[in-house]
Amino acid sequence: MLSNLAARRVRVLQTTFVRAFSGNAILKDFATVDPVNLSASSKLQNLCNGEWVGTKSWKNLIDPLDGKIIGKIPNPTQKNGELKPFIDSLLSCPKSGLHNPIQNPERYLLYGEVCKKAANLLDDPKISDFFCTLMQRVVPKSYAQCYGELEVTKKFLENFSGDNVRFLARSFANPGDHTGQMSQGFRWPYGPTALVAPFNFPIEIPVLQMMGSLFMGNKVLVKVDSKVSIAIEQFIRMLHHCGMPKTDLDLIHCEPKPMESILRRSKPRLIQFTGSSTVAERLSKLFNGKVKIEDAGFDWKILGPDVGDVDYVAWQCDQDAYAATGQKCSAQSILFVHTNWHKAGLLEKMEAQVARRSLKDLTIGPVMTWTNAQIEEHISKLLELDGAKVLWGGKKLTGHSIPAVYGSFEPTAIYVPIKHFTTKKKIALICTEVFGPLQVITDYKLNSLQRVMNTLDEIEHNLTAAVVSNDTDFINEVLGSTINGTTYAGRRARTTGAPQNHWFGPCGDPRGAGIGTPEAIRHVWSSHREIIWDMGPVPAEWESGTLPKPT
Ligand SMILES: NC(=O)c1ccc[n+]([C@@H]2O[C@H](COP(=O)([O-])OP(=O)(O)OC[C@H]3O[C@@H](n4cnc5c(N)ncnc54)[C@H](O)[C@@H]3O)[C@@H](O)[C@H]2O)c1
Repeated sequence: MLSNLAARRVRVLQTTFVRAFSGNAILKDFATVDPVNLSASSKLQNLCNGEWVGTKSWKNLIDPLDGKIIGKIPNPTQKNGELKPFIDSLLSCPKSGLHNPIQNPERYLLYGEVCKKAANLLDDPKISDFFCTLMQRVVPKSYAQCYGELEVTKKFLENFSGDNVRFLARSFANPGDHTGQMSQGFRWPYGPTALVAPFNFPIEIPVLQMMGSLFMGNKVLVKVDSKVSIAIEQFIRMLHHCGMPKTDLDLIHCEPKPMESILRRSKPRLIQFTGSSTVAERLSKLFNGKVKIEDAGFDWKILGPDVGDVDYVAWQCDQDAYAATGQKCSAQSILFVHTNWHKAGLLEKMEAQVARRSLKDLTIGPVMTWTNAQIEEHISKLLELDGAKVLWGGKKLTGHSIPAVYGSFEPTAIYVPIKHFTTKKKIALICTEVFGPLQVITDYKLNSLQRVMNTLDEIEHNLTAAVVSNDTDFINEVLGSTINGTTYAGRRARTTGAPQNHWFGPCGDPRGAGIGTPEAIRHVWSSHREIIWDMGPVPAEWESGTLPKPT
């Protein structure tokens, strides 16, 4: 029973936390919650214009493993006058930002220092343990997944230590038309900005995006899904400890509606949204396109005709489809298998990998935004297609206390014959993102590759993709006709992986955002400004007093 499992997990965490908390003075300086002993008395706070504040009413923070209350989340409302301070705070930021290449450039260096100190703190195993444990309490994924998320965040902070924040705002110059003239291109801040982030990466997504905003000179209002925003609150407290000015960033724990209301009234000059496509489209319309989007992914992997490293490929397929219970925007949603892989037993090897997943170590866990009924309904629709079948999984998890508002489902694969990848209607059904442990598998021969390519062209959301092949002709054929923003190619190709060292984001949408790299930060959080220096002298002819004719 998971109640036993949960108890065992808490015991393990307790040992960890006692070790971390008692031995670490820095943690005592900024942390306001104990990840192991979270309870109804663990109160979160909002940060508005430098002040940590509560609200009149509160919402419960629920343990996704057993439904118990593990915290109280602020619930700011317009009725109680709790939204206006956030609106005023954003409005107080000039559109020229808190710093830019001409004004307050010292702040680029300040952020380099903050990053250095924060990265050093995360190097302390007790502090990283604190954050991993906290994340795991609210998004129950394996410790390795939480650790990986924090490592990416740490490396990102290392990357922007020292002068690298300054280098983000590097400008260029072109010679002008005459002496004294020169044009210089700058990366300029937007001023007041907002960031809306989902539940699945409670630290990595908000930290990489909000720091990007701050680096470029913006003020930012941060809202993370309140199911998990306890983690970013503690991280922001750590950043204050590292010298981040308290008024640069506001944090609001709230429901979507009050956030939308704040955005409508404060009109930030840029919103960066990461989450579902439905909400992305809504915000995009409401704010006239001033939204940079990281939205849903129906991420595909295609195994080419050249078979090899079968164990590795099977392992990677399993990781891509089911790590973090399939709740990565980059999760493998569909796998196109060249029939050559059948002889090598690829599917059997994948099934054997799945059998190693367990609630005990959270290599499978709660599905936070899909219920079992919704998953079952989608599976039934797929199974209505002639020849479709369950390859593995397909059932609810048993023996646990995960509340029914969340899904709890076995890692599942549904086989759908390639003959169905024909009409738009069928492709729309087969290519629907299920944000949970479910993938579609199909197989093809080279003579049906065009059907595969047509399907890929139909997919609306072009986030990640993988072409598993070392055959350059095959790779070029697939890459040349597709557009996914983050695409891996080669025998070791994967769909998941959003590290700090490469671009991660969709392609083919002018509103598309990226995360983490210098290019992503510049692209999302700054805009181009060109200053044309024209200092004279005026030409000698002007001294004769004859004005040229107007034109
Ligand atoms: N492309 C990426 O980098 C990326 C990363 C993670 C998740 N995702 C996508 O996110 C989705 C899963 O997350 P979800 O279903 O919880 O997303 P969601 O869109 O429901 O919520 C995301 C965030 O938006 C907030 N929100 C919702 N409506 C809002 C509104 N009207 N105004 C202001 N804020 C609002 C939520 O409270 C939450 O903080 C999946 O589709 C996944 O693919 C994409």
